[in-house]
Amino acid sequence: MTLCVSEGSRGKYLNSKMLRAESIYHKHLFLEGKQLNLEIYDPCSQPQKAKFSLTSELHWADGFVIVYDISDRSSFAFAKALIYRIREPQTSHCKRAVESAVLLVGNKQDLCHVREVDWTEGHRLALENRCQFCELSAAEQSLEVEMMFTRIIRDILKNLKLKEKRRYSGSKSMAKLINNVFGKRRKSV
Ligand SMILES: Nc1nc2c(ncn2[C@@H]2O[C@H](COP(=O)(O)OP(=O)(O)OP(=O)(O)O)[C@@H](O)[C@H]2O)c(=O)[nH]1
Repeated sequence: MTLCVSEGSRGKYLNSKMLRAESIYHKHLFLEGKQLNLEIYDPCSQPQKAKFSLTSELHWADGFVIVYDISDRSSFAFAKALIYRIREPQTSHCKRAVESAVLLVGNKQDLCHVREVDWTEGHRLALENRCQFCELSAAEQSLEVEMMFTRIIRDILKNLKLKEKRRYSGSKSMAKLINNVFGKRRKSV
């Protein structure tokens, strides 16, 4: 299962995902004193074609939760391919000022007696691709699932703050540049 989490209330992004808008789950919540409007989309619940392409989500989602089954190696391979897709230079660095938050989750920890993917493999994949990582059992640890969502939302908020800061310092240096050029010219007149 792959999940895209986006901080909502930004209508302009809605057009690009209109086709799938009816399958987006909306959730309002209060975190760190802020009212958040989340838009959550699960491509794996979609027909085959949408399930395997993350094309539009790569542009609108602020964060991704990628879940694999620790008792199924093929699901880990799929998770790996998705992470590589998200971290591809043309989709991550060029179009975004700040990298998307990605949380890799090894699910079905209760099935560790039939484990096919080691904790270290998941951890290494996450580390090498600048993702957060955890293992849990959705069937037995509802609190951990909740904490997992809180974790990715916190990361998204941190990234949004960073983006805002960069935008602010960018416009400040632009103002300085304009001032330098036109300010000096005015003095010499
Ligand atoms: N033992 C165990 N089974 C689980 C766990 N989480 C989900 N399952 C089972 O795994 C199966 C698939 O669960 P879904 O909730 O459909 O997962 P999904 O990720 O939406 O499935 P796909 O997107 O279709 O791959 C169901 O039979 C669940 O009961 C878990 O933590 N432990």
